[in-house]
Amino acid sequence: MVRIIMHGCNGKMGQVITRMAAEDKECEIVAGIDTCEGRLNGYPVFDSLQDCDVEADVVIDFSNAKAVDGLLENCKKRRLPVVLCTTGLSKEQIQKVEDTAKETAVLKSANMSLGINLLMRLLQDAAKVLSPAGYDIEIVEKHHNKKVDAPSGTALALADAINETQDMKYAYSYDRSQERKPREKQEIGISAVRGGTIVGEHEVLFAGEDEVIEFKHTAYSKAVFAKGALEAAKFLAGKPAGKYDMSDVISF
Ligand SMILES: NC(=O)C1=CN([C@@H]2O[C@H](COP(=O)(O)OP(=O)(O)OC[C@H]3O[C@@H](n4cnc5c(N)ncnc54)[C@H](O)[C@@H]3O)[C@@H](O)[C@H]2O)C=CC1
Ligand SMILES: O=C(O)C1=N[C@H](C(=O)O)C[C@H](O)C1
Repeated sequence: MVRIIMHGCNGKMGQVITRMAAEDKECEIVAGIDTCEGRLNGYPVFDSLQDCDVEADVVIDFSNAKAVDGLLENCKKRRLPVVLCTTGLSKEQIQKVEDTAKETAVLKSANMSLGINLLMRLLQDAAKVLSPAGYDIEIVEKHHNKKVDAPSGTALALADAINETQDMKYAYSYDRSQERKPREKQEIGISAVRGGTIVGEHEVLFAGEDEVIEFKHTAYSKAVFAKGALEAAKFLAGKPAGKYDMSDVISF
């Protein structure tokens, strides 16, 4: 039985994972961490990981970028593996992830769904053909009106996956409103839409002369992310220090 600490347990993702973990015979949430109260979770909830004295095998994190520094410091100190799903991290925080991974196992992924992780591979294949042929690449992502970071971590990860196949030649363009010139060849445009309860949509366009190839992923419920997070936690428990991602968990 894998013992999990749910960091951000009272948030939207924390609550979906709490429900799904209760039905899962291979894992158990033994404690939660959240700064806001008001949920009946069936496990003890602490204000911070530092205050939590419950023994566990792994932490799942869906919280807030501001909470990630303290989380990483504590996981490093306790050699506690962590599945890091929070998006909107700064460059400094991404460096902190690298440092933490020298001391404990860290699996960082902006999107825990099978579909997006498969899409990353498909995009790399497409980019190898379409980028040298001069196709313009644009990404459009849509999310609910409560999301605080833009563009989404997934949109950036999709752009990075493409860019890795092209020696990182693309710069990312988030806003053309101040420009009066045609788009650059070596850029990936990334646009963010926010509204209502959209769970998560990512569309990638390769636009060429007289043809457009479109790839699209739509998440219809947060359960696709929760399922991936629980699989990742089971995978990461007991693993040696190092940096992991969803490609280590999913076998295509
Ligand atoms: N990697 C993935 O597949 C996915 C990532 N996300 C990301 O996960 C994060 C959380 O998403 P939601 O659950 O929708 O947000 P949410 O706002 O509903 O939940 C976040 C929770 O974290 C808590 N929190 C804030 N500061 C904290 C602290 N210092 N310590 C502990 N808990 C703290 C909040 O009180 C809240 O309950 C976001 O960054 C989002 O982009 C969301 C869905 C999928
Ligand atoms: O905030 C969300 O909801 C989501 N965030 C992640 C991201 O920023 O990519 C993943 C998913 O799309 C939902």
